[in-house]
Amino acid sequence: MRNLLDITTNRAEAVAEHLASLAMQSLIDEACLSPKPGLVDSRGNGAHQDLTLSLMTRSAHSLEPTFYALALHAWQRQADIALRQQVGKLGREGEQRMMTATGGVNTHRGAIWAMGLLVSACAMLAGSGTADQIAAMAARLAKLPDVAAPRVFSKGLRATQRYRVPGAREEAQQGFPHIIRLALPQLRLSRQQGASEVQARLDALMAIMTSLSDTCVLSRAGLTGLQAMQHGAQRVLRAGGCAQPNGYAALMALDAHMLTLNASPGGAADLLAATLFLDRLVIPAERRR
Ligand SMILES: CC(C)(COP(=O)(O)OP(=O)(O)OC[C@H]1O[C@@H](n2cnc3c(N)ncnc32)[C@H](O[C@H]2O[C@H](COP(=O)(O)OP(=O)(O)OP(=O)(O)O)[C@@H](O)[C@H]2O)[C@@H]1O)[C@@H](O)C(=O)NCCC(=O)NCCS
Ligand SMILES: Nc1ncnc2[nH]cnc12
Repeated sequence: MRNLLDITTNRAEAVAEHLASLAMQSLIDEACLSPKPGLVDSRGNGAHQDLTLSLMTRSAHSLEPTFYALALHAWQRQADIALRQQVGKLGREGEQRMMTATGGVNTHRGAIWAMGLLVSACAMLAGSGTADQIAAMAARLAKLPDVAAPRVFSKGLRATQRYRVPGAREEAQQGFPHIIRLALPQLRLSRQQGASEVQARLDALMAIMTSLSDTCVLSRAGLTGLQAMQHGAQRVLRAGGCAQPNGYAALMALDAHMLTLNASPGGAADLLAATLFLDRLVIPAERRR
């Protein structure tokens, strides 16, 4: 007869496998979703010179073991400094895996951060919990200090200081407001209003882009680029979203504008992938079209 420890271990492993697979698939779905303004999608490389869809897909596959390890280590743990350090270490190892898989190209640094925290939070809650509870748990983890983290003056840090805006760190510490308050509600509203799954996902991306201070856009195109992104996305949603002819025309106009500015909302793309992950956790496949 199997003992309780075996049963618990098996359950932790099964849930970790499930979470890692969902996280990887969500990264792939985000990368393939088209047409996305300025971003890599199934049409091409967007504003990027060094990124391709096959590189994004390879990167997503390389990260599945990282998400699995994060879920297993975080299983039914409390948010404390020891777990924060472990998650930080596994996240940095994930960044190394990504770099090895892509030959040194940064494809998913922000996604490892957001998705890694959400996968960990979900495992801390033993694979249950609503999207709000998972995001709140991820925020608790993100607020804890990681003393082992190397001091890096990253592009993101430079942009947040220069423009005095929140970046990826703050988005997580605040409980992912762009996912919980904007993207998930928009995804569900667009589905309810009859949009196709692709159109609903594009609308969710627009909802994020209406207000995110995306440090990728700021680094590449400054405040002009950020305003173009936010106002363009607002125009798409104001026109009724991507399912409406005027909304779709506004999306294509935004794509053209982002390309002329060399702007790419990589942070918004990461948050869309995390939105799809949370959506999948709480909505079974048969209820999605
Ligand atoms: C906390 C960290 C995320 C580090 O953050 P920081 O801001 O200091 O560092 P960056 O290296 O700039 O990474 C931030 C990435 O987060 C995405 N992002 C941007 N804005 C936001 C936002 N407002 N909210 C949420 N997420 C945001 C974005 O990632 C995507 O863009 C990347 C590609 O763009 P870019 O950096 O410009 O690419 P480059 O190739 O360098 O330049 P170009 O040539 O293209 O111009 C791509 O990775 C997308 O994913 C930002 O880049 C975190 O990384 C950290 O501290 N990690 C340590 C490990 C840890 O503790 N992990 C725990 C969880 S596993
Ligand atoms: N589709 C995409 N294109 C460019 N950068 C990204 N970062 C995350 N997803 C991305």
